[in-house]
Amino acid sequence: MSTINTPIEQTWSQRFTALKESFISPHSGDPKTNNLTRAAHALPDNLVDTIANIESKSSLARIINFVSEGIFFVNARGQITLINHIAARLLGEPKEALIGRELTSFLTDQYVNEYLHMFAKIAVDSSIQLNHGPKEVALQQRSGDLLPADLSLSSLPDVADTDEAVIIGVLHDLTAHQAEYGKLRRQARTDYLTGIANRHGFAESLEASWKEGSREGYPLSLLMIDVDEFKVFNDEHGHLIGDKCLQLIASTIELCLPARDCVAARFGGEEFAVLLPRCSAQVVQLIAIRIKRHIGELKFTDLGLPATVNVSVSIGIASQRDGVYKSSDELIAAADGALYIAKNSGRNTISVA
Ligand SMILES: Nc1nc2c(ncn2[C@@H]2O[C@H](COP(=O)(O)OP(=O)(O)OP(=O)(O)O)[C@@H](O)[C@H]2O)c(=O)[nH]1
Repeated sequence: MSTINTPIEQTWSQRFTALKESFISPHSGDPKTNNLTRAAHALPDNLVDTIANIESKSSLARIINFVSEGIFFVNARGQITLINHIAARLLGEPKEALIGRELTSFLTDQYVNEYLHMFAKIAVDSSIQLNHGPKEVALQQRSGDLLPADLSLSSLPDVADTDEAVIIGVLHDLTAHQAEYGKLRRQARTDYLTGIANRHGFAESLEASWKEGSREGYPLSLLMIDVDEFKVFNDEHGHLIGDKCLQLIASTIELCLPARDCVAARFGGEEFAVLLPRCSAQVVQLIAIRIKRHIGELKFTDLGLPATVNVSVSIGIASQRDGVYKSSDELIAAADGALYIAKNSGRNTISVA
């Protein structure tokens, strides 16, 4: 053996000696172990560090494979030095293929610069203590799939026998979380009874259309639709049949919409709202006439009611043109005012603001 000089080399040497001792155990009759023993004796001195490094890495690799999150190590250049099978699965390639690869090559463009900058700083100054994230990122897999994940990176300053920074990374798959979030978001925008947008969903769509319409200068119209004498309908046929009636009215309104960017919503109780972007005032009136007619023609015989039972609606229309309304709230108020006039004109009628 050559002379051991530095504390780091002593550490490697001690580990290697312990490794050798375990190979030379007199109790071992295992031919595989004896082969290892012979191999250990035959190793040249300059491989001591390499072997110790491999040995310590392989125990670490075993440990991180027990962890149920994606775990990996990167050096100061952001290259992967060790990775568990969960992180490898999230990056979409076998573990072996990932060693030496740059973490940033798995990030989508919007995140690359931030992480490149971070690694560049650490490469210059290894005393920097990194404690970054968890941050939501999109992982770009080789298959082209994008995977949402939380990524955390933290420096491990004193645990490794090296001057170079060692950074541990944790990846947490957000796919299920995002699917659940999307479902909750849809639920929050949807009316439970009718399945069309609720008031919250309508407000979001109206705000988006208002901004876009103001920017691009296209017309934007609103219909406020209220079922006439619905209290009487409920009183005569019961609340459950009333619910079914509201469902039929909602689907009838939806069927009358001319384009995908039109939105029908239940504004509250027996009141509905319709958002009609890019439609001329003439088209909007034709749509209102069609909605009123189709609702008036609804039959409830499937619900056990006589064919003579029907419902009617009153409709108020307001359209944004030449900047006459200063906000979407003013547009709603105008459509509401027109609806009020329609009601006061005897119901089953349409009024334009
Ligand atoms: N079945 C059912 N009824 C509802 C629901 N929401 C509101 N209503 C009923 O809708 C009725 C609304 O009554 P009013 O506000 O007096 O209006 P209206 O009877 O339709 O009379 P006008 O609007 O003046 O024509 C009430 O009886 C409410 O109970 C619902 O989700 N299901």
